[in-house]
Amino acid sequence: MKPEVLLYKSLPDDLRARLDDHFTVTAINGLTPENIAQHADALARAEGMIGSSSTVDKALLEKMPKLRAASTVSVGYDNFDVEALNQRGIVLMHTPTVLTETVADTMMALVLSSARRVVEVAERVKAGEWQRSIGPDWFGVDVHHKKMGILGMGRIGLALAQRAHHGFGMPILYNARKHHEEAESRFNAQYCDLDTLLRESDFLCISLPLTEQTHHMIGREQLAKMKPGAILINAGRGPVVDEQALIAALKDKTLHAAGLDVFEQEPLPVDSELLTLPNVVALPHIGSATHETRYGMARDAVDNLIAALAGKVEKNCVNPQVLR
Ligand SMILES: NC(=O)C1=CN([C@@H]2O[C@H](COP(=O)(O)OP(=O)(O)OC[C@H]3O[C@@H](n4cnc5c(N)ncnc54)[C@H](OP(=O)(O)O)[C@@H]3O)[C@@H](O)[C@H]2O)C=CC1
Ligand SMILES: O=CC(=O)O
Repeated sequence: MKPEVLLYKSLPDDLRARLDDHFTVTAINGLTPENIAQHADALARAEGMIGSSSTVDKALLEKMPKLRAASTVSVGYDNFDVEALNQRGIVLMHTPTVLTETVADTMMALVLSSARRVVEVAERVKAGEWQRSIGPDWFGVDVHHKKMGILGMGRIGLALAQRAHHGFGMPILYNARKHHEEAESRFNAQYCDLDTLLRESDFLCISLPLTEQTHHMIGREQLAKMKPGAILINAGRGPVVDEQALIAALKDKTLHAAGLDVFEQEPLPVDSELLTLPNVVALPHIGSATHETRYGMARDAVDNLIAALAGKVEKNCVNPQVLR
């Protein structure tokens, strides 16, 4: 008998067929309070689950007594209660690496569009405001050769450093929990403490995961320490930055601009004050959202679940200690 699996995200047809070859699949439209109740039997039978974004907490796990493996179509896993998974010996799989370069491209797009005001001036052209040669009120600020500060020098931070160093001649500063020899040798990146990073960076680029330690790591006090004229880019997770403090810093021009792919609440509420600020570029969490990369993530997530339920995990495991 094939193991039962709960699928709560749509997959490309070929990947869905691959999943069906290995498992008896119950597909549901996201994990919401309504369909959790509606599909209680499928949850109770599931040995595996695959999807993204939804919260997987203790309460949900209690409804899934047979669960052995969870596979998320993302690298971030802050929506999972990993401790609860560990206690039950449930393997958590994710999709690092396949999306790294695409997310770094998105971060560079945010750097360029917020510095050069790409979205704002393009909208002015569409509104018919380009009536004569433009003046300084349309100008942006340079990106090349400015100092890039990277907060979180992991896979994505490293790929961003490569673009900034080789493509734009930017000196790189960074902060992480440990030194990263590869960033230092390949991109001449300089490790520094958070205060130095804040004080010296022209662009503060955040590629941190959301954890208890990183929640609101950038708040009012940290924003006040930033270099005058600096631009903040966040593509890690929204709650790493205190959004109310960010709005205040953008309004009083402590910060020159912000480029944001992630928010404290997603989707960003339409009445968010961020959307009223001309110096904000707001994207709908598109870090990895290209056809190629989203396909690769879904493929890896399917393969991860197949490996996990077969007891053949070799990579992409968040909590390998439960395998021992
Ligand atoms: N916007 C989007 O669409 C996407 C967003 N993301 C987000 O980006 C995050 C990073 O991804 P990725 O680069 O692959 O992950 P990695 O695990 O490779 O890198 C994370 C980095 O954050 C650092 N870090 C973690 N905690 C702290 C802390 N308390 N203080 C300082 N540094 C810390 C790590 O430090 P150290 O190296 O010292 O351990 C590491 O350098 C994901 O977790 C996800 O939240 C990812 C993909 C797409
Ligand atoms: O935010 C996206 C991810 O893969 O994590």
